[in-house]
Amino acid sequence: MLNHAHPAAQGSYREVWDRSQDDRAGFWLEAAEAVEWVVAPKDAIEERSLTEWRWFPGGELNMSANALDRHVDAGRGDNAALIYDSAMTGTRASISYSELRDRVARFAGALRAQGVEAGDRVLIYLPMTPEAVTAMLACARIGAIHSVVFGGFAASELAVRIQDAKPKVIVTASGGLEPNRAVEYLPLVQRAIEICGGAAAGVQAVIVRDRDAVPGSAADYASETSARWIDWDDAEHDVTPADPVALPSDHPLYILYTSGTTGNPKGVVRDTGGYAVGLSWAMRGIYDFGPGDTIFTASDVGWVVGHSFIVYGPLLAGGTTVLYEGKPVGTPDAGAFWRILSSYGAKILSTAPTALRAIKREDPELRELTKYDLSSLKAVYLAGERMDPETWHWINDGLGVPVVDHWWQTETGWPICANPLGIEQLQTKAGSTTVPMPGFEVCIVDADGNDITAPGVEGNIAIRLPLAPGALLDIWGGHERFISSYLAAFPGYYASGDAGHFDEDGYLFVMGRTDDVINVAGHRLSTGSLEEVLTMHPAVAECAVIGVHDELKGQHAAGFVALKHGEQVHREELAAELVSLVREHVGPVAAFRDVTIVERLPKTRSGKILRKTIRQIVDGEPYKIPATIEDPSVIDALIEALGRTVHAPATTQIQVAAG
Ligand SMILES: CCC(=O)SCCNC(=O)CCNC(=O)[C@H](O)C(C)(C)COP(=O)(O)OP(=O)(O)OC[C@H]1O[C@@H](n2cnc3c(N)ncnc32)[C@H](O)[C@@H]1OP(=O)(O)O
Repeated sequence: MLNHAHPAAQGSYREVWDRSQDDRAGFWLEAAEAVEWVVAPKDAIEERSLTEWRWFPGGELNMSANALDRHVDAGRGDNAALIYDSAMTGTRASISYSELRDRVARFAGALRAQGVEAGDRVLIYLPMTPEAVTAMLACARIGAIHSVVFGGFAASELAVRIQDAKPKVIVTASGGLEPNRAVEYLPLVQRAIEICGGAAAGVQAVIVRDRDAVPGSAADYASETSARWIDWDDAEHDVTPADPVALPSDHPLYILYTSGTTGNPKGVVRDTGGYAVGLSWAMRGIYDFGPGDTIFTASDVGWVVGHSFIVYGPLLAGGTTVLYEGKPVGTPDAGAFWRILSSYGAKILSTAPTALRAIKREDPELRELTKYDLSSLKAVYLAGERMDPETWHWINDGLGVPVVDHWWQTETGWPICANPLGIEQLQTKAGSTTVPMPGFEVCIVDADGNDITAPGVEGNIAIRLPLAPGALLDIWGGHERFISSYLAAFPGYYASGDAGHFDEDGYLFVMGRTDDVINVAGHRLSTGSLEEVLTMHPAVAECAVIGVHDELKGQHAAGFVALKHGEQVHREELAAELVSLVREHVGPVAAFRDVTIVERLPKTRSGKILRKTIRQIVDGEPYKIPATIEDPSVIDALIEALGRTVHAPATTQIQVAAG
């Protein structure tokens, strides 16, 4: 018997799926009943063209009211909305729905006092503290569009996002805490504003939460003229708490940047109504989650997993969400996740495979697990990267609860394929993300966009348009970019960028990317951006960055550099300088370490670098040298050079002048 009835999640998976296909509008209008509307929508979807659609036209709602006020009004104000657990500072706090609503209303008032209005952008650059959730929901309350930036990015990545989103206000903190070091955010914010041209960046105010554990405060930047730097408490002083405003269903709730193959990251635009409905359905249909339940999503609010399953999803559903500042291992040990699950009686753990591999490496026998009572845990959900079957078996056997590997993307906002435990538990197959969820008609298409879906047939994974409610509607600042990035390759479909196949039971197996995007520890990175950084080094003539297999992180980036004619370098020094450049321009999260100096890069006669061949060689896979290769001897030289690859230590010490 399932805990949480939902209008559009009744019956078997097959029945629910068929209903969503046979009567799409009826299905989603019924699902929309789980959301509180100021003006209820009469229609489910308005299809303006093949590339443009809007969910719930005419509907009006407020996300913060749905996530907070609704539950307070229903008498659940004393229930815990947010549990904050910091392994870094030892802080543990439980914040009720009433308290969180009051904090959000107050901070929304503070944003208003700084001139923020509906439609204005607010950039949030905060560590994993309750202020991040407060700031996101405060924006939603007044219709400001938030853009959360992950703390592991460098100032230049922050600058790119400021340039694109043009925020009126930045909300930040003195810094974040990583094992053995404090990451000071304020110099990064100041540098990012400078890169954007100071006052020309258009940032009017920087609101700073002063954390005792990290040096720096707004007062240190009092002489800055490009923006007002204000302490969080001062910003809230004497403000009028803001009530939620009614917003059209397609009002952008947030922009979230994600790496593409080339150029700047793409700002995925999420709507309000479609997302509220899609996520509410997912919380019930996939996670079987509702009031009284607790979820621990071990991710970061800077990623879509954090947006959907730390913040919006659990709160829309009226449950309790755990915000954890710490790592799976080392803070202090490999029992950190089990401690949290047991302390707060969590029903669900949601995390990335890398986190489990880190625990497995430290504690393969799961000895730490025996110290905790995990009787409330009902399921584990994995996303962010491919789950290797060995780790899946290890955790599945170790925990004795269903471990659901589900597939989705920043763009889709919620799972495309999953085992929908809230409807029925389907048989699990290691290596598969199970079956498509309502709204996502997944197909396999060939290079020309022909539907070749059939058991065992490998190809590009595409989703028939329109996408489910809550999936992206646009790229910030450019509908053309939305079309060229996602819709042009296979007309009538969204190109996921992943490749894979279905089996005879309709289970999807996602096998890897079809482009130059790599996934390092669940972080999506563009090899093109890393190459841009390596070529900034004055000694580097050209380079290739590829994603190679990594036992822990799934993949890591390996750099192959050819030097300018006559350059004499010390291999270790060059590697250290390149690592330093990547940390400075992309951030530590790129985890870039491996540098191989080559005489020349293997290329086709038309000049295309043979990245796939390089990757196969590095990963020890069988490879075939393409007939179009310019000079086959380059391959032998590359193999020889691999014996001299430098695995540089992470360092921030060495400064290199960019050439
Ligand atoms: C389904 C849709 C999606 O795909 S959304 C994206 C889902 N992805 C995720 O949730 C990410 C999952 N990964 C993780 O949470 C982490 O990688 C885990 C597994 C916890 C491991 O963390 P960690 O040990 O720090 O390794 P890492 O590779 O992430 O970090 C590399 C270097 O970056 C640093 N870093 C990390 N986070 C921050 C941060 N917030 N602020 C500043 N720095 C950060 C780390 O300290 C590490 O630095 P260093 O190289 O050791 O000096």
